[in-house]
Amino acid sequence: MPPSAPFNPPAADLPNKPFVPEWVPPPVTQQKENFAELKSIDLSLLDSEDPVVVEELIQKVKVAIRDDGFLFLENYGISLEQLHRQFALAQYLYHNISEEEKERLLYSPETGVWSGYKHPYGFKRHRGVPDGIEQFNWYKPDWEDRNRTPTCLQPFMDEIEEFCNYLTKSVNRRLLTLFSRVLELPDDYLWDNVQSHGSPTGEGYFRHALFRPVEKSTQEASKGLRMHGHTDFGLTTQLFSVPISSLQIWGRDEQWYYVPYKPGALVINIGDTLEIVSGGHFKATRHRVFKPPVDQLQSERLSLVLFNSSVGDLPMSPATDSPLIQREGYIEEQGIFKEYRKQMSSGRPVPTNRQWREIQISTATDPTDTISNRVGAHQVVIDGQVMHQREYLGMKVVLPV
Ligand SMILES: O=C(O)CCC(=O)C(=O)O
Ligand SMILES: [Fe+2]
Repeated sequence: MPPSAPFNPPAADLPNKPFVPEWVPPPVTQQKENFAELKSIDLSLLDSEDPVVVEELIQKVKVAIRDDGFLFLENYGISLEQLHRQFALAQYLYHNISEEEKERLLYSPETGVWSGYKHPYGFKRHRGVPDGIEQFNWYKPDWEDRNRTPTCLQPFMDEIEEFCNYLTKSVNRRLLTLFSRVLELPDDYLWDNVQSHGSPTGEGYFRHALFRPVEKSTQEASKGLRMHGHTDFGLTTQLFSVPISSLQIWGRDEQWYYVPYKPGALVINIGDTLEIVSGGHFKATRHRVFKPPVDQLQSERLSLVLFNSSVGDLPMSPATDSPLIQREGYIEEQGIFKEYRKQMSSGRPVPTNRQWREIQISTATDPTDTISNRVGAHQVVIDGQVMHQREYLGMKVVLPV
């Protein structure tokens, strides 16, 4: 395989582009917290001429997705400086978007997509309890029609679009090559058959998120949660490691761990679709967003995320051609794959990838929702532990709070 070309973005200093102040990473926490020890994958090794190096890489990926369902990716082709420019653009958005545009571009999650602007008052179109989270999400129609993106970002959409193209068409494609090889399938199996195409983010979406500090009343109502424990519903999620510690993952020892800051690294989440495609060999990453350590409580947290979605019309199903699955069978000890199997054996229809993502977006609840977040409503006690339990299209999703 030829070495992959590094990211080569459009120029930032064109005459039509206003000055964008630099993004300065805030200081990391000095608190002693539980941090996850995650395996880091050097993606450039995939281009190695030495088959032994490549084989070791595949084995490392195999272990990481089995043990943590989560990995750091380094040397994937985007420099720290190029990445900081993208954070600067996100920062610029939240400093310059007007109130009129927040209203005009307001999202409608009840339609099953997050497209547009999310106000900092919960995950519904109408304003609820303040949650301090603002987002802007680009889906296919938002890439195609500049009127659907904030005016202040329009001069920079060439850079943002190329960044997303690189993340999906280069980084995610190489990542899916690694995953295809773990499944012992042809290199482009997941890219050709499962990944959606047709815009910089396919049927998925790119997000600029800003988490602002919250009032005491919000923190009390949500018990410090900023986003519920969840798994992403798609194929893979590409997040960037950020200095404000808030993202947590659920360890095999059933405890939450903060994801440490590794400058420039990409954090990869495995989504529900990929758990099902892999017959349960890959575990969807259980994660949440929690309040940061005390010395970062008053800091703003920017997060850039690209959600890769699978082809919407396909029913969720395992890649039965995989020699790994044929040899070792399914792994259904827990999680969405187990639910999928139950759904199949009961004869009920399994959701398509699109139905699966849209039902979760349209019915999302807030961590501040003290009516839903109670045992007897959306919570259950299992083996003495409070879990969040929802049912979507007949499939039960049980996750740590
Ligand atoms: O901002 C983050 O670090 C994670 C956000 C997240 O998990 C999500 O939006 O699905
Ligand atoms: Fe997530």
